[in-house]
Amino acid sequence: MPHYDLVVVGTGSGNSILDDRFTHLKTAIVEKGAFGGTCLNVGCIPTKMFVYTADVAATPSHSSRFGVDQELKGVRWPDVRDRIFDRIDPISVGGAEYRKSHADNDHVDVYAGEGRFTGMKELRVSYSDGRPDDVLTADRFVLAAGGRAAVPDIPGLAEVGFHTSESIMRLDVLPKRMTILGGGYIAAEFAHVFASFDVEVTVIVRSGAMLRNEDEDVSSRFTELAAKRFDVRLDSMVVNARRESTGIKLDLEGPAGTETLETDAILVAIGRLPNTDVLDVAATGVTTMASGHAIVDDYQETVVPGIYALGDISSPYELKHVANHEARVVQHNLLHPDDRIKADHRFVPHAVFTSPQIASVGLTEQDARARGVSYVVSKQDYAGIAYGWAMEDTTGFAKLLADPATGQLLGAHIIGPQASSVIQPLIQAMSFGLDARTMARGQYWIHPAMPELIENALLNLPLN
Ligand SMILES: Cc1cc2nc3c(=O)[nH]c(=O)nc-3n(C[C@H](O)[C@H](O)[C@H](O)COP(=O)(O)OP(=O)(O)OC[C@H]3O[C@@H](n4cnc5c(N)ncnc54)[C@H](O)[C@@H]3O)c2cc1C
Ligand SMILES: NC(=O)c1ccc[n+]([C@@H]2O[C@H](COP(=O)([O-])OP(=O)(O)OC[C@H]3O[C@@H](n4cnc5c(N)ncnc54)[C@H](O)[C@@H]3O)[C@@H](O)[C@H]2O)c1
Repeated sequence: MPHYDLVVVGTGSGNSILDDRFTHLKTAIVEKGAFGGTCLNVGCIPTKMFVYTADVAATPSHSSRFGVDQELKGVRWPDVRDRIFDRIDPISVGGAEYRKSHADNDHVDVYAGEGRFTGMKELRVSYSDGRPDDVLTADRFVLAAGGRAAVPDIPGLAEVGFHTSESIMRLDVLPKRMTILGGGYIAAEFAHVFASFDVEVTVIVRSGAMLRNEDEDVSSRFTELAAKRFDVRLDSMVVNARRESTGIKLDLEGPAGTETLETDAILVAIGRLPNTDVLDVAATGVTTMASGHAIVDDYQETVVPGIYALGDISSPYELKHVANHEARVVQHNLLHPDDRIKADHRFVPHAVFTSPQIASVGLTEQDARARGVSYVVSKQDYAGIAYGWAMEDTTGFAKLLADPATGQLLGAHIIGPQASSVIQPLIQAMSFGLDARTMARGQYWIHPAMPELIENALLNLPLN
């Protein structure tokens, strides 16, 4: 039974830990799937490459308001798909090769199999090709095994077949009609992608709004805009699926009672489950929350000394920049056990790369109300700034919440063009404690650039 100083399970953000400061440690890395994890292979990176392509494809649909008449002649799906994966797949293969064969990694053994704990700090690795299992023990473990798509228990769904974000980007042909179950990030991003490629998209949302975790004004604006592009069914659940000669029939229970929809492909996007169960972390004493996420302390250490966890397996945020931040914390704490650092989750931003883009950091207005936090609020429309005129934007806005006593920003929410970039100075201000007035008037804002949206939103805050 090989014994290691360190075993890392998962090659997403976990893989980034092993740099040249770890050569003194006999290390193993265990990966059951494609090297590089979710973000590189089936997550952030390919989806954003599809979203950018979708933005290009959607341009003719709104160019005429600039006096420019364009027509979308067609989308060559195999070329769209292959441009993206011909770029990404070699990165994953190269990453695996580097760990397996490069002299930098002489101290690292790669186990290309599925790990499962069988006892305290004992991990069994099994292989799909029937090779005998390996059993590894180690002084320290890093659990970086991420999560997987949740699948609802709908009668007939498995029989008719469905996609998750793992498979939908590698379709052989574009379907004519696609039904997406869920109204969150993945639904919002893929609905934009496939609708831009001329697929008829239906979105089935269990609650009364899409992206309902966003600030209420952003969620309702997005839901209103989404309903103009997709067939959005709110307060609805699919209760049965079956295949017939003309397509897949889905029985839907919603405000109009029970009705039947027909579709050609289903994308399930109802959230993700952390892989603590598959990894059986309980067998090594690691505890989990009700959501299944591994419980860690401020140092990213689980209740078992020497077992750290990071990213989607332990973080309810389930975002790549959070997984990367936590990987840097774990890396430091493994190297400096007597001088450990804490993870910083104070101001975790996110963006939804749909159309229009959405970005957010800090408290939503409904959060602030529910927590009894005192706040003032301001809004600035894109339509009220010069660059918004240039873009003919009529629906986007920035919304800010601030502490009336100190002027410190409590939350920022943007829906509109380039929201994911426009929000960055607000994240910086919140992270470094810059108050709204100083931020607005203590620097130049390039005229007439998009960040004037932020300058005006800051100035609109009713602060003394
Ligand atoms: C469609 C999609 C789009 C996304 N877009 C964004 C985005 O735009 N921005 C953003 O910030 N985040 C995005 N995310 C979230 C982001 O991808 C994740 O938060 C991030 O990849 C998590 O990294 P991780 O290292 O924790 O896990 P992962 O990257 O999932 O890595 C875990 C690895 O562990 C392996 N593994 C699992 N179980 C075992 C086992 N038992 N044994 C061995 N190996 C195992 C898996 O195969 C995987 O390679 C997206 C996610 C999805 C699904
Ligand atoms: N741009 C990004 O950063 C990005 C993009 C994609 C995914 N992600 C990450 O991946 C995670 C997963 O994305 P997602 O869209 O699957 O999850 P999500 O949590 O964003 O949305 C899930 C949706 O499914 C609904 N739902 C939950 N259970 C359901 C059920 N049983 N039946 C019907 N509907 C149900 C929820 O109400 C919600 O609308 C996200 O939470 C996010 O952290 C991030």
